[in-house]
Amino acid sequence: MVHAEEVSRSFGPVRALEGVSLSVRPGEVFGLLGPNGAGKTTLVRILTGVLKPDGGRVLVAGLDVGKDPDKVKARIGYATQEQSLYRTLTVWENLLFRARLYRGKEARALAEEALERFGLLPYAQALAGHLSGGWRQRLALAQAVVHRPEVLLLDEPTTGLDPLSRRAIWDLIHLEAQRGATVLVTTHYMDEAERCHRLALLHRGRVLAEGTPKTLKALAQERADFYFVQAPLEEVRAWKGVLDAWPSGEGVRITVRKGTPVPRGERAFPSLEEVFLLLTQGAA
Ligand SMILES: Nc1ncnc2c1ncn2[C@@H]1O[C@H](COP(=O)(O)OP(=O)(O)OP(=O)(O)O)[C@@H](O)[C@H]1O
Repeated sequence: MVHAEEVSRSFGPVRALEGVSLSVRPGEVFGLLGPNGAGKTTLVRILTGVLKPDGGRVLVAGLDVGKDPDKVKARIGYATQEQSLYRTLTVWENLLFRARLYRGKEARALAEEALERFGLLPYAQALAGHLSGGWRQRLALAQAVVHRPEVLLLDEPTTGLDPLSRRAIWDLIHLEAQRGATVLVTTHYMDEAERCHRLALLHRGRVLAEGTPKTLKALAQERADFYFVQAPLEEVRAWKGVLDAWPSGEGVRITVRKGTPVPRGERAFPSLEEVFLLLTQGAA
């Protein structure tokens, strides 16, 4: 389980997090969605214990991170944007090294099992630094979970990957949740957010909204209407009541104030991107 309560953190004048609260249950994949600089990495670093919050409390795997940072480390798996891999060690050595940190005697068996589970057997003797981006990310995930942690914290685990590699990583993330892990994953890809059981939309250090992708879309539909229209973009943008408009295929997708008439508009369901943009409008 992961539980954050009123967490705040500033860096000089920059308020990276302001009173952020959220809870993630075992078996759940929880997405922290936000643009660059929203505070995602700061929250993940606080949850791992490497960064102290200015205020608030975090519980991870039932432990107070502020009080038991070392015990917490053994019970979490952490994969960062920078990748915590040793590029000059082989795939096998990377896994064994990480497993030995937390599970002395069982380390070999766990590393072998992770090699197999993550499809890394053919690359066991390859240097981590020689793997393609997709396989390196797969190894980063494998080494984050090799010691069977209860909690998995993944900071943008698919950045820069092609769609097939991203899908493979997401399948693996869901398998970890199915085995009972509590998973918190940060992303700024809206399509990836759709793959989470629940989401928090983070914007300038605050949680703007939280819920399943479906409930967030329903929330947006209470506040605005969504349409597809065939008209020039610049013209549409000048229409009364239009909050947002962007080109989509042969026409334009628009978000309008609730109840605005849109002649010849086809009603559309909001995408998470539209939900996010709607909710961030007016959020200073
Ligand atoms: N060590 C630091 N020193 C100074 N400012 C920092 C530090 N770490 C983060 N910040 C600032 O805090 C804010 C939140 O940064 P953070 O990295 O948490 O955002 P993010 O949502 O993870 O962004 P990205 O998607 O770009 O990784 C930013 O304005 C950033 O510049």
